[in-house]
Amino acid sequence: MSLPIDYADARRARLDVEFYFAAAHRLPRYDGPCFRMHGHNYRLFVAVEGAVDPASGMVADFGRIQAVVQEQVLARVDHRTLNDLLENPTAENIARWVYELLAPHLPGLCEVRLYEIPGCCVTYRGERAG
Ligand SMILES: Nc1nc2c(c(=O)[nH]1)N=C([C@H](O)[C@H](O)COP(=O)(O)OP(=O)(O)OP(=O)(O)O)CN2
Ligand SMILES: [Zn+2]
Repeated sequence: MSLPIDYADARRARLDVEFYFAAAHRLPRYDGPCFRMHGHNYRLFVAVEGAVDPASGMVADFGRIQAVVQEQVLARVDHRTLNDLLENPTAENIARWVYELLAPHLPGLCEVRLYEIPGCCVTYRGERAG
């Protein structure tokens, strides 16, 4: 027997959409090998949160999120040199830059998570320090 759910009693949910891009960078203020030009296969998660619309059953269309990230971010970074876009392209600074590019186009954007190497990621939520 199926459990009756009143979908008009809307709930919040969070969508996480995964992307990959390859890019080169160097860290101009780093005392170590990352000072030199090198590359990464970056793994990017974009999170959107909001109310589940009772009519569509969705917070947002996954396809719309994919299209916006492709247009606003991947088209700018994939197989590019990140130093042409950012003066100091650390994972932290790239994540913030991605968030700010997406925010005007993705209502409910709440988090950007960027893996630079397997096992090491930065999570950015637009919060101020201090
Ligand atoms: N907090 C941060 N730490 C580091 C960042 C960063 O953006 N934020 N970036 C780097 C470098 O970009 C570096 O390329 C990271 O790689 P590394 O630690 O050297 O790991 P690799 O897998 O590339 O190294 P191997 O030498 O192949 O093991 C460093 N830290
Ligand atoms: Zn690096």
